[in-house]
Amino acid sequence: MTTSMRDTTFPKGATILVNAWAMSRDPVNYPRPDEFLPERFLTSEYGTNGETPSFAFGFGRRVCVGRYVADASLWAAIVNMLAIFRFEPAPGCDLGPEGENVVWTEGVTTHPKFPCKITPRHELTHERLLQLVQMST
Ligand code: HEM
Repeated sequence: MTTSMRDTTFPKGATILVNAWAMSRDPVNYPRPDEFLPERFLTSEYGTNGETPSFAFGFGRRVCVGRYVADASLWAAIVNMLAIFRFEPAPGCDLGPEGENVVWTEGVTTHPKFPCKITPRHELTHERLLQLVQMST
């Protein structure tokens, strides 16, 4: 008996987990997937190629309704933080030349965990700094 996707039934309340980890490491779409190469999303020094890894927001009927808000908010927050602050490992924290000493949290989503030093990029008064941070949120 052949079974197509259309014939497939799932038990009521079944949970389907998408393997976004594997999708984000598909070497066809992302050559050298384990390397931190943000320039893979750039077309020129100041332009992005417009690609958003949409699989992070789910699929089909259950796709995230907040995806455009989320994407735009994260973009605004991250570019503003990077413009205002310098982020670096705290003194004495050795992440290794390729980041091999980085400890990652475990769970459905993961993030690197290390002591971080955050300093303003420019000489700013406390008031101006707060103003800039408020403008970015
Ligand atoms: C980076 C941020 C976000 C990520 C990664 C994300 C991811 C997702 C994913 C994967 C789903 C599908 C879950 C499933 O398959 O059942 C989902 C659903 C949903 N998301 Fe988001 N989301 C984000 C932000 C937001 C925001 C900001 C809002 C609201 C403003 C939002 C509202 C929703 C709602 C209401 C659903 C349920 C849609 C439905 O089942 O009809 N999400 N999200």
